[in-house]
Formats: sequence, structure tokens, C-alpha cells
Amino acid sequence: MIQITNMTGGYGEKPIVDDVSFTIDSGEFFGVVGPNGSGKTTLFKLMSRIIPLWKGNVFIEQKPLQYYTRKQLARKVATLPQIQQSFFSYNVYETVMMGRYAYQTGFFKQPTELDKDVVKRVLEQTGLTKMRTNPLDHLSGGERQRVYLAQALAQEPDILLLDEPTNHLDFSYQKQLLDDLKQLSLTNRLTVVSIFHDLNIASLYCDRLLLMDQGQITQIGKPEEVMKKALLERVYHSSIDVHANPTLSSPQMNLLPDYSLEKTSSILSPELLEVTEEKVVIKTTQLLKTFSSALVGGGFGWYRNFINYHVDKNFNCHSPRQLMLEKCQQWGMAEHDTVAMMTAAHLPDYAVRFSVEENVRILIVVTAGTGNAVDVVHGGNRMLNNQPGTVNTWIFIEGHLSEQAFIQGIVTATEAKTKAFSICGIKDPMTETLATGTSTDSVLIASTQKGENLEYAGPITFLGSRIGEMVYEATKEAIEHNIERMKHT
Ligand SMILES: Nc1ncnc2c1ncn2[C@@H]1O[C@H](COP(=O)(O)OP(=O)(O)OP(=O)(O)O)[C@@H](O)[C@H]1O
Repeated sequence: MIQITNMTGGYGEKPIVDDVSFTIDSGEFFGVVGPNGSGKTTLFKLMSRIIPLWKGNVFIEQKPLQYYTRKQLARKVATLPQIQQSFFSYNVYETVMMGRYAYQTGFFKQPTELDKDVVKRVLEQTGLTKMRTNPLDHLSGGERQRVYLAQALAQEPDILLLDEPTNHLDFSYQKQLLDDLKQLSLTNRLTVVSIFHDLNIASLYCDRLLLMDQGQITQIGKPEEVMKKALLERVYHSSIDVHANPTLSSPQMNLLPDYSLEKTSSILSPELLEVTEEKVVIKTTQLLKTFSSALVGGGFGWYRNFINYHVDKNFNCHSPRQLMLEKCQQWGMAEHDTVAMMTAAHLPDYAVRFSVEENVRILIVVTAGTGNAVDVVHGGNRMLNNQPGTVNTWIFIEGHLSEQAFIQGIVTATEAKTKAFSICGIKDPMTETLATGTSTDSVLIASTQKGENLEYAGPITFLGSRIGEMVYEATKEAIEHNIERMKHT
């Protein structure tokens, strides 16, 4: 365990690190982050006795740092050396063997069998055995970085202090190095204390983070306690966004540029709609943040082409997504730009609603057929099928929606659709009870993410009430068109 109490120190008259106290547990992967000049490297120099403490103390396993001899300290704490030109005349094996100096005694300091065994093991651990005789200047930057890590590990330290270990490494080498270190901290209880500039990497690998600002601790805790929008914006003086990693629990941040290339002008209007028997298309001039259950481009993403493709009601394709992708390609719409869904509804029966209120434009498009109508309470008693969606609801908004608003918007729109089904008296043909929708409905909500902030979209909010009313009216109208058509066929 490392315990730091009231650590104070620096270079001139004023302390750079000022009255800092914290502890790091054995086997912890501990990250130090903070803006340029916040004192991270100075903290490390004080921790490893490169510069003297003015006040306070550093305890390593309860023993104050100053009571360790240099060799004793080297057996406890290793640092990843900076790239040194002087190493380049040595080969990999010789460079890693230098890490054993703390264990070598006697006048000639010859490596012992134990030294050789340890070097063999760390070469193996770091995947360097095959290149053990290669001179350092024949290695890539990433390979060299691994040699320095092997040298530090050859010291058999309990603690590794790393200052930006992934500097100059491409992302695959960064990942490899950090995976190795994390594995060592998990399996060998190696304590890793590392400075990071990349907050996302720090959040991915560290158990805890220490955020420094102006020589002091601003926050210390788990990544989710440190990776907070307001806190990071205050310390880094930048606009950022913090969001969940799609795969892991570590929060991730994005920089938000403060320049604007595009003049904000309205882009949504009913004139965007192109409707044929084959498809309904909306193309926008800018990418829209979209949340949908579409076949192509489902989930969250940014898109500019929106397609609702008509298929026969008996359509039964085992890979509808593949078919949809092929169609998009035929129409010259790139997958990365396109959201596409299917429907068996007769497309010219679509209904549209458009409103402009309080600087927010809302465009709603609904296509509806009720062939697969189902009461959600009794949905389980029928065969699963690949039949295409029958009610497809599109909601386009000019405004800036929170993620909650996207989800609330979907909920509100679904409730409005169900109300339309109920008012139109649509029944589940199997149960004869009122249907709540059809078996394969799809919904999409897409927003410019510019203009008015729209934090909520529940039924009694401004946005929610508009979505509720407009989706209800459009769905009802599309169902009525459908019923009318069915009467005449
Ligand atoms: N050798 C030195 N002599 C005098 N001042 C120094 C010295 N090294 C650093 N400083 C000053 O100490 C402050 C903190 O520097 P330090 O290197 O600890 O910051 P850092 O957080 O590691 O920054 P960076 O992210 O830029 O590496 C800076 O204002 C810097 O100018």
C-alpha cells in the first residue's frame, strides 16, 4: 500500500504539489489525470524521491520513503524509463537485464541464475522472447516500449509508476501494453500508478482516478465518480459530453467542438417527403441523431436518409436486413447514412403532420396497415414470423433532445398509436380483444440536435404533448385510409 500524507513540494518558492493526501491499495490500477501543468509529473517525482518533499510524507508499506536505500526502493518501485538513445546500442536481452541491477551485488555485478530466470520470464510475459537478440534500434516504437516495460518488470517491483506509458503508441500497441499491465495487476497484484492524458483510456483501465488541478486533488474515486461532465468541463475549460460506453461500464467522454461551420437554418418541412408505391423517403441535408427499431441503422446513430420500403403482405424473407441493404445500395444510399424499415402497408395511404411552435419544428409520418393487429397482453400465443412491420411511425424534430427525451418520445408515440388503434376499434383477430398495435411495428425519432433544448418528452411536456397529439392524429388517419381501402378491395 502507498500512503501519501500532506505531500507538498516543487521547484521554486511556491509549491507545485500542495498538501495532497491519498492512499493506493496493493494491486490497484490507479490513474492520475489532469490538465497540462496541474502537477502530475511533479507528484510522481515526489513519490519516487527524484525531488525532495517539502512537507508531508510518502509511506510504502507503512515505511517512510526516506528510510529506503536506493536499491531497496528499486526493488519496490519501478518506473518506465523514457526512451533513451544510449540504450540503442544494446539488444533486447541486455536492456531488460539492466532492470536487475538492484539485485546484483559484488564488484563485477555478474547476473546470477535467478537474474537470468527472471529476465527469461518477463521476456516471455511481454512477448519479446523471439526478438531477444535484436538491437533496440531495429525495433518499432511500440516494441521498444514493451522492452522498457520488461526492464521495469525485471526489477520485480511491487509498484510500477508510469508517466504516459502509451505516448507515441498507436491504439493497438496502447491496448496491448495496457492489457498486459492490467493482467499483471490482476494476477500478480502489481500496483500500477500511471499518468494519463487520455481520459477515456484511463476510464477503461483504472480502478480509481485522481483528478489534479493546480497542484491539488479535485476529485478521487472510481471512473464514474470522476468522469462527470460538469467537473471535467470546469477543470479542462472545454465543452465535453460524458456518456456510457456501449459495451463496458466505464464512462467515456467526447470533446464538443465550439466552432460552427453550418449556419443553423430550418431543414424540416413536409416537402421533404417523397412517396411512391415502392417507398417513402425523406432525405435531409444534415445528419440527424436517430433512435429507432429499424432493420438498417437501428439503435442510436446519425443518419440523413430515411426509408420505409413496401413489401407484399406475404413477404417472407430469411434475411430482410440483407435485402434492405441491397435495395439501399441500388438506390445509391450508403449504409452509414441510412435508416431503413419495411412495411406491408399501402404507402400512398400515409398520413403526415407538421408543426412549428416555440422554435421547434416537428414532422410526423405514419404508414399503417392493421393486418397483423395484436393485443399486446395476449401476444405470446402465436407463431413468431418474419412479416414486415405494419405501422411505421417517424418523428423528426428540429431541436436538441436529451437521451431521456428520445426514449420518452418513443414511449409517448407508442401510447398515442395504441390510443389510435383503440379509437378506430381495431381488434386482435385471434382474441377479439382491442389491439394495441401490430406484431412488427417500427418507430423512429430523429433530431437535428440544434436549437431549443428539449430535455423531456413525456405526455405533459411541450414536446411530448405535441408528439402525442400528432402521432395519434396521423396514425388514426392512416388507419382510416387503410380501412377505406380494404372496403373497396
Ligand atoms: N524542473 C522544473 N522547474 C521549474 N518548474 C517546473 C519544473 N518542472 C515543472 N515545472 C512547473 O510545475 C508545474 C507542474 O508541472 P508538471 O510537469 O508537474 O505538470 P503535469 O501535470 O505533469 O503537466 P503535463 O500534463 O503538461 O505533463 C508547471 O507549471 C511547470 O511549469
